[in-house]
Amino acid sequence: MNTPSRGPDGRPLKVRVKTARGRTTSQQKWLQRQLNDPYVARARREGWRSRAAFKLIEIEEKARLLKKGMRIVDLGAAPGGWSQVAAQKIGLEAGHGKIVAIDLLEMEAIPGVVFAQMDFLEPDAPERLLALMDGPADVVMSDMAANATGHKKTDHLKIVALVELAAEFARQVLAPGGAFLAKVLQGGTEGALLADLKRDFAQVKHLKPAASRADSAELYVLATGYRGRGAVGADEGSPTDSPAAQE
Ligand SMILES: C[S@@+](CC[C@H](N)C(=O)[O-])C[C@H]1O[C@@H](n2cnc3c(N)ncnc32)[C@H](O)[C@@H]1O
Repeated sequence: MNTPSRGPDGRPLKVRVKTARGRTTSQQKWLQRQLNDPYVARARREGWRSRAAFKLIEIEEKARLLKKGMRIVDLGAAPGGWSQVAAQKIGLEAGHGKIVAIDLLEMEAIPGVVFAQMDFLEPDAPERLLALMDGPADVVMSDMAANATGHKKTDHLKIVALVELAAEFARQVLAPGGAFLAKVLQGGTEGALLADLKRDFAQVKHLKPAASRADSAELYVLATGYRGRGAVGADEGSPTDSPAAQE
């Protein structure tokens, strides 16, 4: 959509979308938010596929996670903002590192990124992903979000289920020293999941990047320094070969 984002005086335009009766539906509210969102405009200007790219950029500014040559799994990758950011950081176009990305939806190709359209909740998804990785990963990142039902408790449970599965997958594929980054909802990494992450990783913290809307319960959990419990591929290459292990 080609909507001017600034008025003649150069100030950002506020766009209001209303029904004929003057009411605003939730779809219209979403559209209104998109049109007024500076990150959406900036993503379009700078060539990022999604405003989500800025969340990873901001997390990266704080955490310095991604390094040249790393091997990365991107879960819930479409339309591809995070993969674009990661590809730049690890030097993928110059032949360094590896990114395997999956999503329920199709994703337009990103040079060098191995993409598979699949449901992470399918029983064979972790196995298929492990085959695509063909060796241990340095970072498993998940921006997966199940479609919101509007029912707070249900949405919360759905996202917790996705994070728990993603964390379990991370334990299988990460090289010692590796990191796990995942979207959760406020209060979403309590109890067993948080305890498990603390046991298996040297450091666990929560981050709320500025690009994550202040009115959303979205939050990211970042677990670094994987201790290597049951990591696959530990004998497929020395852990010290991995950029994550060279911190
Ligand atoms: C917020 S978007 C990801 C945005 C992406 N990180 C980017 O930078 O462009 C969340 C994605 O998770 C995907 N997703 C949700 N549940 C999934 C599942 N079970 N398996 C695979 N992908 C899933 C959705 O299809 C959606 O594309």
